Parts: sequence; structure tokens; C-alpha cells
Amino acid sequence: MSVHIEAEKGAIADTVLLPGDPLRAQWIADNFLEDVVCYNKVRGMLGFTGFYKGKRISVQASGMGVPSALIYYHELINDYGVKNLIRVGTAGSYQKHVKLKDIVIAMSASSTSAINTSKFGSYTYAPTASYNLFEKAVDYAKTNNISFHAGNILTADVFYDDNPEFYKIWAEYGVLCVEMETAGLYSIAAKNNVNALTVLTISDSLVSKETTSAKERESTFNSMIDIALNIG
Ligand SMILES: O=P(O)(O)O[C@H]1O[C@H](CO)[C@@H](O)[C@H]1O
Ligand SMILES: O=c1cc[nH]c(=O)[nH]1
Repeated sequence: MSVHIEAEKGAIADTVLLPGDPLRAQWIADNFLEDVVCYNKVRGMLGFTGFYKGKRISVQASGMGVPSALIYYHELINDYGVKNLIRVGTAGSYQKHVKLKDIVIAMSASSTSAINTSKFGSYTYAPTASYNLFEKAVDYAKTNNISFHAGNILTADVFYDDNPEFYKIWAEYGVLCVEMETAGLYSIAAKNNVNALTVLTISDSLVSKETTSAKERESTFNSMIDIALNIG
């Protein structure tokens, strides 16, 4: 047991998929895993372990934003010995060519979060994906004809920014999309010498203003889950 996860030692697999949304965790467990056990209900932040193609795999919801997510990433790594952390999330597009339901594999995560400035001061740390997971994801997507974008994303602390034009600063520098956890994930994984990767599906566009429904965000992002399950 850890502070926020009630699982017994050994109840969580070495590879964990990490959606923000507990209902997406449930949906992944129900639709992709076999012999599933729910190991966590604390705060409704559901966690499951099951088997995918014979391999033991877990899925743990982590909530929204770096502070919430870091609690789960920290406990998974330090209390349960998790080695591969694969975030599966939704994101808002910052680029015209990155369309609704497109897949983005995050090579790196710029951020408006203070987690690293509070450590590195005026220097800039670059949170980066683990190359082994990144390479496997790219290979799997190419082999299975899943189209994707790969590049820098933004991990933002604020979902509703006061300035609707804020995204343009990042878009000009090639940032593909915005979400709210990956800079924290890549940083804590690097510090603890474990593997991390984020695979995202575009749920809305800051450029075209299109959106998907909550139901679609919860359950229709099969290609992202397919990639994540096959690289762990
Ligand atoms: O779909 P999830 O994984 O929650 O990810 C994105 O969605 C939430 C905002 O709606 C933030 O957590 C953001 O990172
Ligand atoms: O963090 C997020 C996630 C989806 N869409 C956004 O605009 N922001």
C-alpha cells in the first residue's frame, strides 16, 4: 500500500498505461485486457492489472495536471517498482496539420509548469521521452499503418488560458499540441532511471476550434491504446 494506491506489493505490473481519466482506465481494462483485477479505488483513481497477449500489464488513472499525476508516477516507481510508464492522453492541437483524432508521440515536453524551474533555477531542463520506448512506438505505428506526428509538445498548468492567442508562441516554434502531464512524467522517469513515453490523441484544436465529445474522449482512441499496449 502507498499513500494514494491501495494495491498490495506485486499487484502492479512492470509496465503501466497512464490515462488521466479513471473512466478511460476502466475502458482500457474492459476492452483490451484479460483476467483483470481492480487494485485501486482510492479517490476514484482506478487502477487495474490484467494480461494483453499473455503479457502482464497495468493501467492506472493519474488525474489532471502535473501535481496530481506526479503523485501516481512517484508511488508507482518508488513503492511498486514500475519500470515502463506510458501515458495515454488527450491533447489540443496547436498546428493546422495536426487534426482531430490524430496521434502524437511526444519526443519532448516544453512546459509552463514550475516543477523544473524550481529545481534548475534560470537553467532549462528538457524533459525527453525514453528512446527505447519512442523507437518501439514509431516502429509499431509504421508497421501497422497507423499515421502519427512526433515532436515537441507543451505540458501546460492551465487548461483555460486567459489569452486565447497564447498557443501561437509555442506553435511558431513547432510545438504540436498541448496537454497537462508529460513534462512531469519525463522528468521523474529520468531522475529514477525508468522508461517513459507519452502517446496522445488530438481531442480538440486550438487552431480550428473543433472538439470531440466527452464520450469519444473516454473511449474511442483505439490506435493510441494499440500502440501503448504493444510497446510495453
Ligand atoms: O485525457 P487526459 O489523459 O486526462 O489528458 C488531458 O486531458 C485533461 C484536460 O482535459 C488533462 O489531464 C490533459 O493532459
Ligand atoms: O490539456 C489539454 C487537453 C486537451 N485539450 C486541450 O486543449 N488541453
